[in-house]
Amino acid sequence: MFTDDVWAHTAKLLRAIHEHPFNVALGDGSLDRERFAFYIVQDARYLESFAKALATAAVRADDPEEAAFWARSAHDAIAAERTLHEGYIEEYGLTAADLSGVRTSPSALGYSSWLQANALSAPYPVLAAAVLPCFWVYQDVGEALVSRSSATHPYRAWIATYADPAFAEAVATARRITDRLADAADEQVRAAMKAAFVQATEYEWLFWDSAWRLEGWPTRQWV
Ligand SMILES: Cc1ncc(C[n+]2csc(CCO)c2C)c(N)n1
Repeated sequence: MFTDDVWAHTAKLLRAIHEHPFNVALGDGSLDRERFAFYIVQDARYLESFAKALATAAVRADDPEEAAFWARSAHDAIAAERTLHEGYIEEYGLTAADLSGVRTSPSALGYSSWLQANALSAPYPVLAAAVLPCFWVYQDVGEALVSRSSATHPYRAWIATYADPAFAEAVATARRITDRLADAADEQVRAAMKAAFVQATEYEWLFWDSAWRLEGWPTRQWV
């Protein structure tokens, strides 16, 4: 199956994601609030773009079941964004003025823009492959983190959202859709699907890494 193959192909990268200092610190609860808050703000921005990419997939799907799945996922991404805003952002005491003062990081902007470009101009099967790591990598990381985190863990509520059984079901559906599309695709489209899956997984690593580095814009000093 296509998704088994690309998952195996990204095994080293996935290990690097699991072992990234951000995720290690998130797992043992030692992650500092500044990095977690930075991550949450960037993720809230990312989720807005991701929801639009999913909504576009719903428009472009040639099968009504698939359209319904993407539309539901777009809704869920917006709901996740709201939860972040109402929950963690409030908990961290961030005001609307604080939030508007945080610039979207180069990596978060890169990932979001790349997804939107795929949504608008890549073949539909390539779009499915581009959004799959977002579902799958998170569920994989979430499951590993939950098994390591205690009930009193400071970030447990966040981790739990990604280890939810309903979320595992969404991963299975996204994989089924991508496999069906890969089966029907020609060699060229399949190669583009694989490249998109790998690129998105690289962006997933970069997203955590940029939060760890509190990545800003070095050019800010001149504007
Ligand atoms: C950078 C980044 N990548 C993936 C997710 C996970 N995620 C967000 S919405 C959604 C699907 C619909 O609920 C998934 C899997 C995230 N939060 N941030």
